[in-house]
Amino acid sequence: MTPILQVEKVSKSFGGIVANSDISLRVNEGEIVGVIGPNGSGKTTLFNSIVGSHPVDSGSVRFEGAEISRLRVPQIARLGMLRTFQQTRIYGEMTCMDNMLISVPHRHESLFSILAGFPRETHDEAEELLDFVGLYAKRHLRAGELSFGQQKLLEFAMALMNRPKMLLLDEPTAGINPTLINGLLDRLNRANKQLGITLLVIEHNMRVIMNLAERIYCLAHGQLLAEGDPEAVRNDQRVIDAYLGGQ
Ligand SMILES: Nc1ncnc2c1ncn2[C@@H]1O[C@H](COP(=O)(O)OP(=O)(O)OP(=O)(O)O)[C@@H](O)[C@H]1O
Repeated sequence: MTPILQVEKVSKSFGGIVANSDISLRVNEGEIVGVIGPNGSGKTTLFNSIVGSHPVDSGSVRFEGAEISRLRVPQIARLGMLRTFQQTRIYGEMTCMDNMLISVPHRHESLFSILAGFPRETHDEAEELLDFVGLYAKRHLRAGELSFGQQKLLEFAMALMNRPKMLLLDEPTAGINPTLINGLLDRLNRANKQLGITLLVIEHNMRVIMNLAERIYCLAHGQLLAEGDPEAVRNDQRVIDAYLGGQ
């Protein structure tokens, strides 16, 4: 198994708050790995450290073997790793298609190429990916008119426009109704199996993460508490205690 992401002893504090302390994890190419933990356990901070939203205090982050802990978000995105957010980041006044087209800035860097408009292949790719997430029929609607769950699917499709090798998804199913959750899970699995995208997923919905992930890391109080397959993590007494203690 070839590692695509290796996090070693990463720490990050905000003032006196230790959000991450000596966290190590590894994701292999083609895997779907989950990150769970009670509120405030440091999951989002870890994602931000991995994708370059803020510098880490110490430790190493390697993507495809290369050290990336000193790179920032756009550089890491160009290498093929990006994240989505708990709250969707779409432009509600723009159509779904336009949201898709503007989500690949690094592929159209020159002013000339922007003025010349987006190439036909980018339009085609946007339509294909909207079809992939089941939003093709809504491609000319304003994104703000979509339901929250559909907006999450749009955001997922927008991330796919960057042709990532790896995606970090922060609570992809939060706020989505159960019917759409199944649709989203199906898309995540297909992105993994058909498009070959490695996934690291923060998720509070235990049913979802236990079904989706091959391996799960559990954080508590900024530290790595447990790691293993879903069955092992679900039955780990430390994990059970962390959740009960956090309620
Ligand atoms: N920018 C920041 N400034 C100050 N403190 C922060 C900042 N970001 C996170 N924290 C603190 O770091 C700790 C970990 O927060 P983080 O958001 O990473 O946890 P989480 O596991 O993602 O939580 P949740 O499940 O509620 O989203 C918390 O105590 C939080 O208040």
